Amino acid sequence: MRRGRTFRRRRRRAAQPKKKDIVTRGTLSLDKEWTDLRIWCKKLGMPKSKLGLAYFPTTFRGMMATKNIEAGEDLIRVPERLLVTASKIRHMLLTRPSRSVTPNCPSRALSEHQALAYWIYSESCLSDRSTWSSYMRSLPRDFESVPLYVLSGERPSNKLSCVADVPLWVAKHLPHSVLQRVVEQQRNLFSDWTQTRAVIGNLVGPQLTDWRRYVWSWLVVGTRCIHLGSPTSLKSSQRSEGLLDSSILKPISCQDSIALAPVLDLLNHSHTAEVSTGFESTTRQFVITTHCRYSKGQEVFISYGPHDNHFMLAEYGFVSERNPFQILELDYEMDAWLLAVKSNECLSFAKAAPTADRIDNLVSILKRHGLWGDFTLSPRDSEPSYRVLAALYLLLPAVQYGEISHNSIDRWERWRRGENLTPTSSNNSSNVSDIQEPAAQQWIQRICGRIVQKSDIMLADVRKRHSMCPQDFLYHCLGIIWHETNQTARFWSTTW
Ligand SMILES: C[S@@+](CC[C@H](N)C(=O)[O-])C[C@H]1O[C@@H](n2cnc3c(N)ncnc32)[C@H](O)[C@@H]1O
Repeated sequence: MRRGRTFRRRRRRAAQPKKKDIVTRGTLSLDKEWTDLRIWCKKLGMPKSKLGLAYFPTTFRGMMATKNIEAGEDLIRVPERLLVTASKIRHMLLTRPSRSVTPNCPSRALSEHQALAYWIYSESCLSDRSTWSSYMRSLPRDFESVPLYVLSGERPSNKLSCVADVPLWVAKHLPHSVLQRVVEQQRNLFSDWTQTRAVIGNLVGPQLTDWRRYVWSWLVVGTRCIHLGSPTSLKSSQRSEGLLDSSILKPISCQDSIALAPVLDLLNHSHTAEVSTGFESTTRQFVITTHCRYSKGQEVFISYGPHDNHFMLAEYGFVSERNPFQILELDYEMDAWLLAVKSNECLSFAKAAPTADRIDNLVSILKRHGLWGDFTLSPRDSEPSYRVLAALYLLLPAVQYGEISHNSIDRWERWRRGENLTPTSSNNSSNVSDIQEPAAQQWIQRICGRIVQKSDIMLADVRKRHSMCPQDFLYHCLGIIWHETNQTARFWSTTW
């Protein structure tokens, strides 16, 4: 049934998170590690702020306002000398003596992520002898809620390790898009390990020998780095939706695009946070200014960017409840459907199955127009995304009638160009959307019905596991993800 505009507007509004939902209060930390870090940062020129380390019921360790903070105030200022960048590390490595007379891999061959991960690795090997030990002690001890950390195995490998009970269970209960991302992360992790070993092997100093320590170091960089952008002054910088992945910081060297920033990296994410960021060339400090007001005792947030929960879980090991960027991804379902169509498993739906070549031709048309993949349904929209419609309007006629007529491709091209055909025209000039909308609706409802069934099973499994290990944050996150998937799929299996 198609609902009216008022219904759709109300539903969209109801899905928007309310700012007061995000307010949390916590307990200020009296940890010696935090006191040491503050004293060390102050010695290196970090100005006093109104932030204190604290523990919160839902976001755990984060930063609390120790006094009221007004909109427009600076949250934190990090001096240049406290920002760790690849160019600083490469410079430091250049001063290290080489083991061989003719080093074949210069340190500048290291990517930024590789250089920073190696720096974290070697500083952690030095333990208390590190001049950065106050910072090193502020880093998380593990990343138990980051799927890659659980699945990366005990030995170097470019494949995930799913043999033990917990990794096997986690791999089976991750949504496809998260698992795919983790597979790619593992490949990058292994290639960074291999390349860094080749470069560092030539130099005197700590060598990469401990895979688990490297996985940890690599994730420190992945979860805590800020992205640097083109030089901006604070005055001209724009409000930033995202900190950890938006263009915000004047590069220390123009080759740098990311940096580690002590204390700043203790700020948690909220999608309601509004900040401006930039490098003040006069003071040589990186500054974050808030545009929200915080009262004393409240958790202070920044935004890591407009990400959905699948991305958040894979990259950062947490999810946001009531995430406004939440979507239902159908890429896996689209692939599985086409595979079934190509192997004649969909004959009940099709009058005559199209050949695999014909389907591949249509997929290549979509690819040519940049419309292949990223097929999403949003719980806030009243229509499927344009990419879902584009794929279905092109593919469904071929699957229904077993062949590709020039008319249907022509109609699709005209729809894609936004040409509206009059309903009174002859059959050949009807809009593809008028003809294909019922079939597209049927397809979406059928696929979403299957996702509902699958997510019901996943949710029951995850809840059972979480009840046995209530401290395990990964199970909590998986519960939220499968619940959201279930709700969105349930909605689309009956609406539109
Ligand atoms: C840059 S650090 C922020 C400080 C971090 N909480 C700490 O204790 O070091 C990013 C990490 O913080 C955690 N985090 C950030 N925002 C969060 C949130 N809203 N809820 C739960 N965990 C969050 C995630 O583990 C993420 O990988």
